[in-house]
Amino acid sequence: MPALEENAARILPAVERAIAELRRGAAVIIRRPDGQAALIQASETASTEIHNNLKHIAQAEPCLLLTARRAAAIGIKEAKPLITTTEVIAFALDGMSSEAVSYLADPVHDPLGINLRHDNFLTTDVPEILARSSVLLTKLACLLPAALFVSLPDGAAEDLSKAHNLLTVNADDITGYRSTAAYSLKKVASAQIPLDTAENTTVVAFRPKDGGVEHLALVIGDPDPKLPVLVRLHSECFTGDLLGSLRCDCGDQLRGAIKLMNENGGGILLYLSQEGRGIGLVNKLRAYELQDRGADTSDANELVGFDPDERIYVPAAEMLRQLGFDDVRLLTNNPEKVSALIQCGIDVSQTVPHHFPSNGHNEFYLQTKATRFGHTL
Ligand SMILES: Nc1nc2c(ncn2[C@@H]2O[C@H](COP(=O)(O)OP(=O)(O)OP(=O)(O)O)[C@@H](O)[C@H]2O)c(=O)[nH]1
Ligand SMILES: [Zn+2]
Repeated sequence: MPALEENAARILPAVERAIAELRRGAAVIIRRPDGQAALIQASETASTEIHNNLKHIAQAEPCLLLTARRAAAIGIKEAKPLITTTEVIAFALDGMSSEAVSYLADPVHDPLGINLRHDNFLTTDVPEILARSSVLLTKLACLLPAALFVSLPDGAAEDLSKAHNLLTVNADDITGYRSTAAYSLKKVASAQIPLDTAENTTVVAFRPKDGGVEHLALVIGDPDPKLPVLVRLHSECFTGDLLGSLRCDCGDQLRGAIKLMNENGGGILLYLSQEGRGIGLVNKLRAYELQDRGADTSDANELVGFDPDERIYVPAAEMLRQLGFDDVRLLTNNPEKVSALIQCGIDVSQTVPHHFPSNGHNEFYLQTKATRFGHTL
């Protein structure tokens, strides 16, 4: 079996099982090849009972891992973090109630009432890679990016796993999950779907062989692979694409791209499973709540604890290659998409702007994309 397939066969199921465990509120063991290990739980699904259970299993008080963005959002950026990474900060819980702990991670509640002292910062070591991969796993699970975390003594992981039937996952597998999933995408189904604005459309579904999220390619007309093809990378937006939400411009951009491709010799629209710029629908709804309180779309992501944009375009490049297209005219206002595709080895011979007039609700959102994300106007 080639190395990539062998890796994918190990990494994808292992990480997906861990994602499912976190989503159902279970604890998971994360380990490194050098034997370092920790017991973690997603803070979003942790109740008092679960928190106590974690303490009982590990025989130690867990700490809370937050992204540095979330820590800054709750006003603790001036304190010196123990972990010297810009991404994840660990806090001792100091006997805090689990309700208070969950408020620290949850942007919709006001954490200001919680007395967070500077000595809440940990004074013992938290292995950095374990901490980072713990938070990454909560992100992959589309939960709030925060975890309860307790380091395990050398050699304890295996016994604990057996005694409490806990899943163990490698930290490096979590780190490699997204690119492994992208490189192992395969065409799994294809069907003609006549659309009202493009009758000659084929929808091709891609999925990693060993599990993982599906992405779609809409092949509109019969584009010639020998010529630069008109391509749109469209990230999923349930609210805009399906419900016709006026908060964003996604619905217009989706339907507009299909129509344009149909009228201009065909094209390929990749419908990418990265809802909410990669934070998931539930977290996007949380970000909307913060936007209703005054934050812009970039700051709102950070208040939830994410980067303003968490998307990757490796799956898009892989799908284009498999469809036989490596030279594109990219329909976008977003320079990040252009550079990301080029980095993945796709030629972008032209950038075609894709603007729609504001609809009376999305003016500030469109402005923010220009001022904060560098979108062309
Ligand atoms: N987190 C978050 N995501 C949003 C918000 N509004 C829209 N989105 C998501 O943003 C993504 C839409 O981005 P795209 O239209 O693909 O790309 P873009 O970055 O706007 O660039 P263009 O190619 O110029 O359209 C979708 O995944 C939407 O769900 C928001 O306020 N918060
Ligand atoms: Zn949208």
